[in-house]
Amino acid sequence: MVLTLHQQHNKDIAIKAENLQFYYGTFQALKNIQLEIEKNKITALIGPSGCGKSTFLRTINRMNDFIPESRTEGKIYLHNLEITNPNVDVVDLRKKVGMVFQQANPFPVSIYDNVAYGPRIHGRKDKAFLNQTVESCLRSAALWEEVKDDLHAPATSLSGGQQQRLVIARVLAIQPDVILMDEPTSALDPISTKKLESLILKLKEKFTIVIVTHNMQQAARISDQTAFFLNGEIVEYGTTQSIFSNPRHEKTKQYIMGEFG
Ligand SMILES: Nc1ncnc2c1ncn2[C@@H]1O[C@H](COP(=O)(O)OP(=O)(O)OP(=O)(O)O)[C@@H](O)[C@H]1O
Repeated sequence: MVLTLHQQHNKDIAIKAENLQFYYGTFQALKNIQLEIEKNKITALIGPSGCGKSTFLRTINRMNDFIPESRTEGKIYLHNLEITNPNVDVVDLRKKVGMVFQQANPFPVSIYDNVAYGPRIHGRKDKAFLNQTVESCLRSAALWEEVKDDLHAPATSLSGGQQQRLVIARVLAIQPDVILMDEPTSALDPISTKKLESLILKLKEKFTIVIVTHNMQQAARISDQTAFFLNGEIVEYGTTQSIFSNPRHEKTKQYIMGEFG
């Protein structure tokens, strides 16, 4: 039985997947996903390579729409909005659901222009507003102190860990509700990873975070809920504490013990 947070009516649910299926052509990558993700929590998606974690993440901001011959069935809700509905404005959706990838992908412009990019394309041009947004987002991304004297330096001159925090600042500037993170620390050294983890923990005060990770210690350290994916299905979902200390399924236990993956 899949444990969802369904029964806990007192919880504030940010994202809800209902009988979600996803196909790449004839290949079914997601099978009957039922999941409720709580607001202002960190939810970790774990599971072996190819089990559908990234595919699921990309259904939340409709990034899979770009994949030819792919098909989604079932529903996902962001709060009360059914985002799988074809009439949903995806540009608007992607303002509410920001995404951070494995490889930091700053634009090849300055630090300042990276963060100001989102507000500018949404029509904000006034300098005072942009200055204030750039500073507050860089502060929230724990990067301000390191870059405040050189905001016009190219973003690509930053270290990998700084670039990842810059990308987070860029996401924050569009004022999302949800931040999706696909293995955001897998290209980082241990010190940068630690900094990013502290940042993610702080961000949950304001945002709902869904993170794909292959690092079991990381999932255990930072997440509140964990979903274990296998072959396109969720085998087990619950509090991170229960998944790691008392998994109910043999497969979950074997996976977190490193017996396959
Ligand atoms: N664009 C695509 N076209 C066809 N099949 C795809 C495509 N992207 C992913 N798949 C397949 O869908 C399945 C799920 O892939 P997905 O990337 O979601 O897994 P994952 O759990 O995130 O893996 P990893 O941990 O290696 O990133 C895999 O079998 C993969 O080969």
